[in-house]
Amino acid sequence: MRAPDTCLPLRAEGLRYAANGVPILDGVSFALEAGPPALIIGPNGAGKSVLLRVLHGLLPPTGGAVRWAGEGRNGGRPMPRDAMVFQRPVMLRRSVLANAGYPLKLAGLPRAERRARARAALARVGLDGMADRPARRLSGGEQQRLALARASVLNPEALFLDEPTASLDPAATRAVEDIVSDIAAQGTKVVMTTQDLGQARRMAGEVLFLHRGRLLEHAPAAEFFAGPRAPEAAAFLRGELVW
Ligand SMILES: Nc1ncnc2c1ncn2[C@@H]1O[C@H](COP(=O)(O)OP(=O)(O)OP(=O)(O)O)[C@@H](O)[C@H]1O
Repeated sequence: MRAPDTCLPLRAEGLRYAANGVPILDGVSFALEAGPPALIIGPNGAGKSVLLRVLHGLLPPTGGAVRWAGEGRNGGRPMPRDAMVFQRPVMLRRSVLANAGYPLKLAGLPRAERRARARAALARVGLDGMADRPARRLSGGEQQRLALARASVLNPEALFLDEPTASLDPAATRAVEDIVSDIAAQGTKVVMTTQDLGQARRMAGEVLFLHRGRLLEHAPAAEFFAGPRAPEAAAFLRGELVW
């Protein structure tokens, strides 16, 4: 269960991002409440990755704002707030266990507690038997599971996932989907991009459809897939919209 001082809803207020004068996000506004995963879909180049990076704070918006509920309370934000996992996970040149426990080290937790929590996180993603292996030797699917263990080890309020299964085979993809669903069921708000519409149907509680840097639709998943309102979204679902 979440503490009552949750950081959600997360609000995007008129977000703009431009690179060299070219608009990539063009006035994106929404609010994300606690609940099942939010899937961000749309054609290549729509701005999905840039949106996640702006939400996570990796890119400063050139206009608008990202607002978390309760910001400023008690002189700061509740911790931990959010974490992000990328399409290609970045592994530290250390053991699997050390990678899983790294955020706990940064947070200053004592060593014994770090080990126990990191081991529990590895067990949740089925990597407890590989704790002592060098992380960089793991397969792509195993590395992505480790990245999810590391990103969720501090039980963040929100977890941003940028096409986390893009380079994985079907079995590894399903394993990652199960882990992500489990993380969501524990109360973390998952916000995820994908090019895989089957995956979006399997996982989404709500859908955000992005097209040329604009949010054309934000709807409950069942409603969206039954019949999106935006013509561009309907064309995208039919496989007709490439840009
Ligand atoms: N730092 C940057 N500087 C300039 N252009 C950028 C930068 N980052 C992204 N872009 C451009 O912004 C557009 C949106 O990119 P983004 O990666 O967010 O798209 P996407 O929706 O995630 O696409 P895909 O589905 O192909 O991953 C693209 O045209 C990309 O080339």
